[in-house]
Amino acid sequence: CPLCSSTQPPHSPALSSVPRESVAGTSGQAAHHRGGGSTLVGKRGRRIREEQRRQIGKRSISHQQDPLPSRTKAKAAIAGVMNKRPREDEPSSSQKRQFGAGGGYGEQEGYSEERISAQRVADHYSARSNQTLEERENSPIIHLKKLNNWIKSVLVQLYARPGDCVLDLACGKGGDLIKWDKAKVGYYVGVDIAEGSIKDCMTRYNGDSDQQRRKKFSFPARLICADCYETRLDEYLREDAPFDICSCQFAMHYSWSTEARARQALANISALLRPGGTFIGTMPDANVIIKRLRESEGMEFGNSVYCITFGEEYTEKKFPASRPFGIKYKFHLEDAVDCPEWVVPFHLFKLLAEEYDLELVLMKNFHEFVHDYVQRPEFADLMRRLGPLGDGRSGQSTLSQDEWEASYLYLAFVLRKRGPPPSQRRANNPNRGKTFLAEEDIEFLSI
Ligand SMILES: C[S@@+](CC[C@H](N)C(=O)[O-])C[C@H]1O[C@@H](n2cnc3c(N)ncnc32)[C@H](O)[C@@H]1O
Repeated sequence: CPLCSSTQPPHSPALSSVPRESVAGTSGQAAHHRGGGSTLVGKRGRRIREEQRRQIGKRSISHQQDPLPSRTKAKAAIAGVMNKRPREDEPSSSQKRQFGAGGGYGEQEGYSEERISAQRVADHYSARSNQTLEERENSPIIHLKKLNNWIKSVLVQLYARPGDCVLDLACGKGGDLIKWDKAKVGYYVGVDIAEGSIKDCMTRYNGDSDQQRRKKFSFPARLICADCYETRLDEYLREDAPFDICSCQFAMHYSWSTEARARQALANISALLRPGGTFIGTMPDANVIIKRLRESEGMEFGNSVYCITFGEEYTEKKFPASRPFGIKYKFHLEDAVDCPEWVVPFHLFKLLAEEYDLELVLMKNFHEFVHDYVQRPEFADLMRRLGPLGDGRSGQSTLSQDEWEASYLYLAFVLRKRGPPPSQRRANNPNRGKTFLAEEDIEFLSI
């Protein structure tokens, strides 16, 4: 993942210190926006992709079902705003100006603005090639990437159990495969919208990526290229379900462009998790983002490693509770991200999740998360080995103030699927997944 460094942790002897102060304001100059590279952009790109999918047509299915559940509980609590069917095709003209026409997607007729944005996100991530070890170590946000990895590792260690079936939504390049392996999970299904990333994930799983040179993973796997927030994964993965744990790291916010997408995401997760199963994730902290926006003079804020820009439709910096979806901003993180993202008001995420029988267990901003879990000896030791805070030796580089501020933009959450866990674990199906994946094994789901 561009936000995380997924190398094997080097061993480092001592933990220097955990920054404790919360961020009092932004510092430094806003970073320059890099032009995000993209592959297969526009009509020609779409034709090529569609052709590729036709060739693998046997494995493709098409889904257009209504993601809204029949149940309506908790809807009143969400002040009625989530009762309405979402508007699929009504982007504001200023949104179009900022992210559509300028990005070269405005001419894709017949595609909703949300679909175009999702493709733009996919193209952005697909275009990011795997970095070499040296490139990664030279990244201006290397310590932030390592901190992100530590946070994900803690979540996996806290909630995964040996033998678990894992559903990794928006798995990216498979940056968490090693974490799942260390947790001794029994089966892994990774899904991502970005074809380039899922292929890199396959390479990493097979153990042939040059930076990896490690033993093969002990669990069988299956990889799927699909939009997790549009596709009925519950139907497609019916035979693999139920999963014990679902993970969606640094990606849930890409579902929040419309209510329908947010609901489809949660419907998939809920339907695929077993009762008592766990959903772990990380995503931007809307409270921090909106606070920072209001503190800034213009529509942009950031520091030397990140920059967030809101469009002119939000000049008043007001975000009515009646429109909690589709609040788009442009996120630039040096050497990592350059694409549209969506604000996820966490209290609404929690309420919507409850409609899908997913109950909140934990939510912590990354600063609080680090502060709380680094107190535990096993995680302090992991922090030393992963090295985000340096190794305690003087002269060693460590997380910069700007990286620490950028980490304040995120939160970690844990939800649990309601219901008593089954008394017995389901027997492992030896036919599930493969222990070596060829490109033909990657499954493509069209919408
Ligand atoms: C910041 S990366 C995180 C990757 C991975 N979860 C990790 O932590 O290493 C965000 C990922 O979300 C994926 N993504 C974004 N929108 C998606 C969607 N609608 N369906 C599936 N994957 C999506 C991107 O392709 C990208 O791989």
